[in-house]
Amino acid sequence: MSNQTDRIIIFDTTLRDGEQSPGASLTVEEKLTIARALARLGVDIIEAGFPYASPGDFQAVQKIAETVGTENGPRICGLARASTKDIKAAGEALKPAFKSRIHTFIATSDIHLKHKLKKTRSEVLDIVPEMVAYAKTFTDDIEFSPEDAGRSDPEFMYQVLETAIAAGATTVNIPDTVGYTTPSEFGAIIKGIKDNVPNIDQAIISVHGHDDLGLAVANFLEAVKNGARQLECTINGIGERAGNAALEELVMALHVRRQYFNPFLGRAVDSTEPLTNINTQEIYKTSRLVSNLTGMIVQPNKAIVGANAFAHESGIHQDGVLKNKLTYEIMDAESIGLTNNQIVLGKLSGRNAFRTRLSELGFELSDNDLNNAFLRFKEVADKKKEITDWDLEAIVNDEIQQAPELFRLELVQVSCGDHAVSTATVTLRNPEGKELTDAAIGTGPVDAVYKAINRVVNVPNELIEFSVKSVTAGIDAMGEVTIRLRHEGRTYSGYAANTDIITASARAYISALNRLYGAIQEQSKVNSSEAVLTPQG
Ligand SMILES: CC(=O)SCCNC(=O)CCNC(=O)[C@H](O)C(C)(C)COP(=O)(O)OP(=O)(O)OC[C@H]1O[C@@H](n2cnc3c(N)ncnc32)[C@H](O)[C@@H]1OP(=O)(O)O
Ligand SMILES: CC(C)C(=O)C(=O)O
Ligand SMILES: [Mg+2]
Repeated sequence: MSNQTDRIIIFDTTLRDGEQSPGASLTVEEKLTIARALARLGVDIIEAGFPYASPGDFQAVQKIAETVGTENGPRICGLARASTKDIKAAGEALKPAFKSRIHTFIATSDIHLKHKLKKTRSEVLDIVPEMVAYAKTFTDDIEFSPEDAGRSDPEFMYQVLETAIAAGATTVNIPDTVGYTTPSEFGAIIKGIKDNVPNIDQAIISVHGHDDLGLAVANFLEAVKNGARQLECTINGIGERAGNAALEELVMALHVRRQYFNPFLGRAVDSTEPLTNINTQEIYKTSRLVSNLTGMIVQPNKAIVGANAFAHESGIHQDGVLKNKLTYEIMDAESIGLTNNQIVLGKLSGRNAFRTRLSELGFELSDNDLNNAFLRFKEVADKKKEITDWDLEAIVNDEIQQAPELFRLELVQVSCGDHAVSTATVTLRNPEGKELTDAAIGTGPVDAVYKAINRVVNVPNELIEFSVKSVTAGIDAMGEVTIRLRHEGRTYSGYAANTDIITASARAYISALNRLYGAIQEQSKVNSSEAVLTPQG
């Protein structure tokens, strides 16, 4: 195999490294929804999880392998340490996939060897071929990563890579695990590998990097210039600590600047061939989906997918854009799937028009979800004159995100004002189907609602983030609420959208509490001990 592919391979790790973002934990169903969106986006490989890490991760990888890893779908990958039990779990979880990959890794930097693995270089050199060969008994497609490559002694890393390739690794991935290198250094590392690993032509060179110094995307682009042909990235750049290289930034840089990058791929400068298999028009909605499901809000000034990425505020810019968009725009908003926020549907629209518009927006809902979303749409349409694509997206994201529904909001009522004590009454249906009502006072209406809900649910938690955002402009705009809770060091997110922000706040809180409550139940099943919490009633 040559390490020159004619396109850059996009390896998406939103569901593995992305999920390592504090608080971004996803249910199996949510992972499946994201995996389907990634397949529509056209990623070549989905790293679906770390099957040995937990039964939930195993199940998610298995489900994605079965339902998304079909003949025409992407390759599905599972991560494993260089250990037989991890590799076996990955091999088993990936079995249903038409095309699978095991990604095994072990650190090569002296810092990691000495302080974390407590192993010598020669021990690592023995483990690598043994584990790659073992992984090969499950699938032909093996990726090997020398973790913390960015701080590893190059000579030792070359030896490790040569050994991995000789044992059957088909991709060697070079991680800048702690986001330490600069673009020219990272480019030189890739060049060094090409020049010094004798059998490197038998493997694809891949890169993986973190954004601790905000350099991950720049590092990857330099790596492409020096021979890297696979990029490991995540939607919205989510991931461990400061996150991973952002898929949308890499893809659009390669797309917009393809004439600059073409020669590095051995093409004519003026070739118009795309550099990746990504359907760029799916970028925006995939970004929104991942943000909503993980609770990781995209900053407004974020490149490509931020709310301001295509907005022009100042007069001179607006004047220029009105005269010719080329003055201040290097890409079309449409190229990432941002429609013109046109009015699409109203309260007299039927199910067929609703389904058709959702499918144009890229949503594939089950009949049940579609029916529920349609009812919500009608409710919103009664209150709001204009239903835009953004409203539809918020309604659908709200609908598909309420699972698992353990507690359900039946009623929320508040009384507040500048001369009143904020008071809230809530009625919830508990997991056993019983209706429970309670009331509380608070510093404001949302605080009162949350206190009343806490009195019913009775799960200790700390609210660490609460954000309200309007979906569109206008007094009748839908409000989106994203919240995060902390319980015993873990974070749980919740999202909801409604024309009434108090209702949205209550639903978002319950959605996060349901995640937290579900996790506690899972844990108590694992410990096979008595339920640790007793909800009221
Ligand atoms: C750079 C990255 O992103 S790596 C991927 C990170 N992802 C995760 O960690 C997923 C979530 N992790 C987990 O659920 C757990 O850590 C597990 C299930 C993987 C392991 O749990 P435990 O067995 O309890 O081990 P623990 O997490 O405490 O420590 C990790 C162990 O793996 C060892 N280890 C770390 N990396 C590797 C590797 N690549 N190959 C082999 N062993 C490794 C460590 O040295 C340590 O071993 P020790 O216990 O003998 O000191
Ligand atoms: C598992 C490896 C590739 C990783 O995530 C890292 O080094 O950052
Ligand atoms: Mg990583």
